[in-house]
Amino acid sequence: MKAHSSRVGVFVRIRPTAHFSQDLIECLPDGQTVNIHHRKDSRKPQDSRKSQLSSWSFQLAGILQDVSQEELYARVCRRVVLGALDGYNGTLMCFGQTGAGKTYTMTGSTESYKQRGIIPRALQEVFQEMAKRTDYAFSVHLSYLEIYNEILVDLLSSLQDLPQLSPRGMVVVEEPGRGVFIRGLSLHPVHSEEEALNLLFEGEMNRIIGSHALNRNSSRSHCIFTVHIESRSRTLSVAKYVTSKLNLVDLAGSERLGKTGSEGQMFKEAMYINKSLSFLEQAILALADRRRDHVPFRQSKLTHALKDSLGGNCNTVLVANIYGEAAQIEETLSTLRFASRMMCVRTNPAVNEHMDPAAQIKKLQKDVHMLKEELSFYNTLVNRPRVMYEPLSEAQLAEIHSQVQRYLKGSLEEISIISIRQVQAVFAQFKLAVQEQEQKVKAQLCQTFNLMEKDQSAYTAAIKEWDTRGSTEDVEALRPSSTKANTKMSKDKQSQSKRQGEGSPVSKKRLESASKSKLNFVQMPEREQESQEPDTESQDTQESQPPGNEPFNPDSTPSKAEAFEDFKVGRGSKINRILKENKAVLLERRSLLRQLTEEINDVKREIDCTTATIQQHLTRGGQGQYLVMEGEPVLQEPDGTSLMQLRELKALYRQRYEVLRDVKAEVNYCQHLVDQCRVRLLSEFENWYKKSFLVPEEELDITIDRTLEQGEDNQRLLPDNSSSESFYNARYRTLKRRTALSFTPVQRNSSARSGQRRLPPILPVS
Ligand SMILES: Nc1ncnc2c1ncn2[C@@H]1O[C@H](COP(=O)(O)OP(=O)(O)OP(=O)(O)O)[C@@H](O)[C@H]1O
Repeated sequence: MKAHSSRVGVFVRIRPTAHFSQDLIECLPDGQTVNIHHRKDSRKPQDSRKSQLSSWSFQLAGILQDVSQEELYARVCRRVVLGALDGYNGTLMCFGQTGAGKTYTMTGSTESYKQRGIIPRALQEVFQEMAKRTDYAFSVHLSYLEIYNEILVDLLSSLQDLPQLSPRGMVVVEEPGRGVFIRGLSLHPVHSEEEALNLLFEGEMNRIIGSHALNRNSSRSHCIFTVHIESRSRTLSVAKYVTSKLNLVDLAGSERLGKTGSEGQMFKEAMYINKSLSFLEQAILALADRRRDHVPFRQSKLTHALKDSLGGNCNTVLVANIYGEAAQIEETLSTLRFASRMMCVRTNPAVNEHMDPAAQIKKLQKDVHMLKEELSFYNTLVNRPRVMYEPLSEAQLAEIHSQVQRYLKGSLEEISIISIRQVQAVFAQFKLAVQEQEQKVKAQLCQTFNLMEKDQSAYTAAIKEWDTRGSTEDVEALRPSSTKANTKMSKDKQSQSKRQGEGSPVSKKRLESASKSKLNFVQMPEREQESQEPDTESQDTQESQPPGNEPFNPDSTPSKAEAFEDFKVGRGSKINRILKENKAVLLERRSLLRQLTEEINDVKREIDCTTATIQQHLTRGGQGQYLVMEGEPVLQEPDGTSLMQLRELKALYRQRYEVLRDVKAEVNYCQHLVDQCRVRLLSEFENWYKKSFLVPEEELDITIDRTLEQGEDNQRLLPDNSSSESFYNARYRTLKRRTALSFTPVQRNSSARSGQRRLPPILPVS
């Protein structure tokens, strides 16, 4: 319940006297202010210089002068007592000088009903009010604690049948949810005002007897009479209930040691009282100061026992009892100072609400039962009698399992759903089935690929491919070409021709897919064009190649040359075919280039010849002269025929030269494509070989060189050193750059590597 902030209610009660000092104690008509006028050294009136009059004004909740016990209860206590019945903790406390009327106020006369004090009136009120509140069941327990010289005394222990605890056996403790309480202090259930009063008086009696027996003054102790109330609603079937504690505290007298002149036992008592009241005051000061986090409650038994009764969630009221006589003015002043400090303490009263777990369970069970009945009624109305709401039995779960299995196999068309529980169980069965299937496939894959823990990537790739295919039956088809290649290669040693014709199953697949795909004649296919980026290329390669890996075994590993041959007809057939096609085009272009070059050179020779003839004719200067050329007399025409011929020849030369230049550019480009295809073929072969046979690096270098030596057309594509990887990288980068430069002529000595005929040099035109 929401707490609301309030102040501690502080009232001053002036003990009736025939010698009330009106000069010193001035009660203002507002009923809340009392002014004290005090001559500091009033005991020495002869010293007029020292006897200065000082005044203090105290603003309190109420000044109670000449008020009856009844009025005091009504004005001060009723609200707190009724609050306790609503679940608020309450504390009513009397503080003041010895004999100022604390016990009179708190307990009153035990002989006169009219003079009875707060406690009997509170008990009466509690039981009367309980009788009125018929909707609630109350239970009331009482305890009566005395604190004497820091010793806890149970004033009602005599009523217990249990073995009496020693005073030192009681201890102030705090527990979460229960707050502060005295462990060992007896709690007595009471069902009527009378029973309660019996206990009060019993306690009073014990207090007096105890003080006699122990030779101590009964007024030299603090007493805390506590009414414990618990209230539960009779009408509302809720598990909530409220509890409260009503503490009625009669504090020991608060006079100064020096004033009483006490000695011995009395001195000791006074010392304890002063100490505990001083700690009480410190606690009050700390409570009043909102900036302070720590309140020193544990300094004394009194403050510790009153920890949750002074501030906190409690309705707290203090009655400060004072004398009205001038002789007690200093003690009165001291009491009022304490009272005004107490006025500063703020509290946040809140109902102590609890949940009864047993009642809560009962309530929930009842709710469930009712809801089931409601559902059953509803199902009857909508003609659904088979619905069940209980947890599924073993037999029912087995039936669901069977249904799901039949559904997955296809022998059951649908699973009829009749309850949420059943839906959950069906889903659980599906989940189980998927997990089982996964395990099965995993085991199958492990068996197929001989996977080891360290080779997670191969497994992931296998799973990926399996997912793509979506069927466990395809697992066999996923067998790596390496595995099959191994098998096949061993077979190939017996049947070479068969290998050439058929290839491995995977190779066949690849060939089929390659034949289906659109091939560009001279240009690299789109993928190859893009494959200038090595990553794209390798990704593509990985996607299309089988994922299986086998641990490297030199004995079972085919030679690089064998593997390369197999690769060209299988896995690398596509790129190999493109390479071949590009090479054919290159040869054709080279041939054309050669032809053109020869043509041009012929034209050049003709030009030279014609030029020479014209020059001779011009030198002799005659007309119709004959020149002997190649043994034949040739008439030299003096007209412009030779000049015309020369002009035509030169034009032809230029025209053929233009064509030749274009063809040469084409040859260069074709050469570039052929190189690219070669690098690609070898690069893919290396990847495939590495993945298929897990060849160690050093082994790979040797095998690569060997393979390349035995490569296609016995061409030496790579230099004879072992740094093939570096070479491939450099070559690849160069190709990229060359592609970017497009038709730019490249100076290369291709004949040294390709074995092609050297192109004839083109003769310059003068
Ligand atoms: N308001 C009052 N009306 C009538 N009598 C009173 C009143 N206040 C106190 N008395 C009387 O004064 C006497 C001392 O009062 P009381 O014992 O209550 O003082 P006290 O403060 O409890 O002292 P102590 O600290 O010694 O217990 C008692 O005889 C009591 O009847």
